[in-house]
Amino acid sequence: MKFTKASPLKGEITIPGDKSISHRSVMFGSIAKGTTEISHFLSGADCLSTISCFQSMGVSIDIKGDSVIVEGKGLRGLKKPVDTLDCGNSGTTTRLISGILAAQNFDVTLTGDDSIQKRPMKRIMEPLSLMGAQITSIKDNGCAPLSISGKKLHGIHYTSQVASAQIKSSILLAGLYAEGETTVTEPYISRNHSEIMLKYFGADVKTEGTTACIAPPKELYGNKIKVPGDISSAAFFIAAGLMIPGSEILIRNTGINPTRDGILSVCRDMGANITLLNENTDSGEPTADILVKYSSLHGTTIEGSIIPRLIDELPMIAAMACFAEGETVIKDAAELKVKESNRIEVMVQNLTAMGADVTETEDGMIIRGGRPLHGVVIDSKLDHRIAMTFAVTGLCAEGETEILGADCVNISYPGFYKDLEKLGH
Ligand SMILES: O=C(O)C1=C[C@@H](OP(=O)(O)O)[C@@H](O)[C@H](O)C1
Ligand SMILES: C=C(OP(=O)(O)O)C(=O)O
Repeated sequence: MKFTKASPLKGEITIPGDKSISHRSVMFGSIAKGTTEISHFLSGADCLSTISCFQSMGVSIDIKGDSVIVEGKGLRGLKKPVDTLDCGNSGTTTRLISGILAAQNFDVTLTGDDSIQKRPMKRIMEPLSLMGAQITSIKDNGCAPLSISGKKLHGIHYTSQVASAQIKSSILLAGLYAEGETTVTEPYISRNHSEIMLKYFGADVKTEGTTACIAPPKELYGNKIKVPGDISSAAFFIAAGLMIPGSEILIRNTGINPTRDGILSVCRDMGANITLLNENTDSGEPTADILVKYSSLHGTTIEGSIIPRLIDELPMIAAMACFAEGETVIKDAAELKVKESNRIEVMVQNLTAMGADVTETEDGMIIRGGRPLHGVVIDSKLDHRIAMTFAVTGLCAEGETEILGADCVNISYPGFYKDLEKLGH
């Protein structure tokens, strides 16, 4: 896929459903009693991996376009799958499902693609084991494939070293089945979609500061879920609108949960003209239309508690910082190294190849903006966020930018290139 300098992007766009909320709607719907009707579901490859895992455990899940109907089996109704569960490219599927599987009355093996088999799983194996789970890394390298034998669990109070919604959710899901209360404290608050949806499905979840606590319910009860647009996908259009002179884009019905809206704060800190319209709430999740107008940007520092609120947007923010005046510093973002690719290394290498002034640091990068960028061939490393980041960056660079492995956008945003084209590129 090739990109050249774009004329202004103008118009309206509706972003596909939030990936985190789509995963959870299927998982929680599967272990709830009754029917869960999901609208604006994200039919990206990651969420389809979650669907296929639960279908393999006997759950009837019907997909019609972006509407999904899950016939829940109740907390104790999953069946032992015949084969190994395949989590594909999805860290969220692997880590969250492990919390549920740890408490079932069967054994199971789960794995995923080459990237998933390199991502750290000790971070969930350790707390789940403390709860009484039997979970091992088959190659003894702390990664998938994982073997899980369902056990009787007991609640713990776990203090996580990392602010990660996947760790927190995995433990809270195991906590649904554990004897006594389960509490997770993290250094900074991470996305709280599990807490919101579990409560919406009838669970007793309490949160205070960076601590979430769950007491085991008798059952969860299925409900209607309207999935908001994914702010992590909207990020590419927010950035494109700010970076391409003359652009004006209205991004409809996007999730703006305060644990996810770090990109809006950072853009505003950089001088962006962004307005929120039609603020609303869908299934307990705040939403808004986001109006973005081209703006002249300046550098900023991104560190500490805001990092988990924009973790998946950092590649796009780093590229955007190349078009801002002055220095942008990204710190406390070592988690980027253990995503689908090492996103610090990949961003620094590719931005440097395009002519940017970027320095890699241990837990982030320093970007000195203002240099013109030129197109190069970008290896996406099959990382969807990297492919989309450089598609947008290519629209602002001199010459041609070619993305290798461009189809990997299907993981989180199957219609991405078409949507970009619709706005005038
Ligand atoms: O819980 C979730 O849905 C997610 C949490 C984040 O991962 P970590 O919890 O590993 O930070 C994020 O990067 C991922 O895209 C989705
Ligand atoms: C890191 C991501 O997802 P996951 O951890 O679910 O693979 C992502 O979507 O950027």
